[in-house]
Formats: sequence, structure tokens, C-alpha cells
Amino acid sequence: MAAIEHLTVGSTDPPLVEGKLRLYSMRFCPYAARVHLVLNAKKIPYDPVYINLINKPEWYTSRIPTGKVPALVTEGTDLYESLIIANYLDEKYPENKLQSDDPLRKAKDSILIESFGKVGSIMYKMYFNDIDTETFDQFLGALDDFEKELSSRGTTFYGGNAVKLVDYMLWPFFERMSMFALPDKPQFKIPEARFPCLTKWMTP
Ligand SMILES: N[C@@H](CCC(=O)N[C@@H](CS)C(=O)NCC(=O)O)C(=O)O
Repeated sequence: MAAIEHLTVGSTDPPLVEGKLRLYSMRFCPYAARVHLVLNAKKIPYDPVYINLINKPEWYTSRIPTGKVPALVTEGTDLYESLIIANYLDEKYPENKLQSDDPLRKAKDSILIESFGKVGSIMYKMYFNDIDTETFDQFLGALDDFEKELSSRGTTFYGGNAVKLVDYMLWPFFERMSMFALPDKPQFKIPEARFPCLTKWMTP
């Protein structure tokens, strides 16, 4: 049966659903998408509640210190920050492990994930058409680093020959790049030939 999805929400938090983790989310949010991907990959039952970020409910802002989505309710505790939630889920539910046991590999993946922040902020400007060609060139330059990294790993995915946590953390941002190829924004078309490994990664 399809999961019941709570749409947002007025002055009260919907009751928790027995046997499911509660995920506070927002449909367009790439950070929330990271957690949806990990929950689905690990087949963990969960109950999404979509928060209206334009008019956030008071119960949410008073509970979640950042006021942002995603947040996860688990073991009677609120967790927030997408990467922290993803790491928690991977350790708490060790079937289908999504991270390497090699600490150096994990650290390198974390650096890669963190370094995506600068690309993400330019992407939002692009979405709102608030960008000039110089900034777009910087964006492509930042993508060059991700292309180089994937090429040097020599595998289809950042996580190796299968999709791993690092891929799930990056994917929602790349997935949203397709909207920049819309006909009304031809100036922001990403040249695929410049990013052969990334292009293959995005459409394996
Ligand atoms: N570092 C956070 C970023 C989360 C984030 O920026 N979420 C946005 C939606 S995509 C949000 O909740 N914005 C509402 C706000 O900033 O008040 C994470 O990784 O979870």
C-alpha cells in the first residue's frame, strides 16, 4: 500500500505512524531528497510530512533548531542536517551498507559532499535567472572538479561500481540541473561533452 503522505500542515504536528520513521520534508528540496533516497535504498518504512517553508508552522521552528528540512524523528529524537541523518540511517540499519568501512574513503567522500555547497548556491541563482555568464562559467569550473574526481576514481559511480551514499548525497542536485536546459534558458545549457563521466553518471 502506498505510504500516506501528510501535506502541510497547520498548527499541529500529525501523530506519528506506528512502525514508521517520521521525515519532515519539502518536495523540491535536494537536501530532503537525499534522505528520501537513503530511506528508500534501505527499504526503511517512513512517513513523510511536507512542511510549508514559506509559512513554517510554529511547532516546527520551535522543535528543529535550524528550522530547515529535512528532519527525521527516530528513537524519540529529532535529527536534522541531511548528511548527519544519512550517516545515522546507514549505521542504524546496516543491511545494504552504503558507506565504505575505510575511514579515509569516508573522509574523502565527506569532503566531496561538503564541497558541493558552492555549486548548490549558484544553482539556486540560475534557477531564478539571477546569474550572469561569469558566474555560470564559475559554476562550470566547479563542475570540472566533480568530473575530474569521478574520472580519477575510474568507476561509474562516486561510490564505486554501485550507487552508494556519496552518490545519493550528490544526485538530487545534479538531477535538478536538467531544469537549466529548459528552452527559455539556453544560455545555461551544460555542455555534456565537457563532462563525459558526469553525463554517464547522471544517465547510467
Ligand atoms: N544543511 C542543510 C540544508 C537544508 C536546507 O537548506 N533546506 C532548505 C530547503 S531546500 C530549507 O529548509 N530552507 C528553509 C529555511 O532556510 O528557512 C541540510 O543538509 O539538511
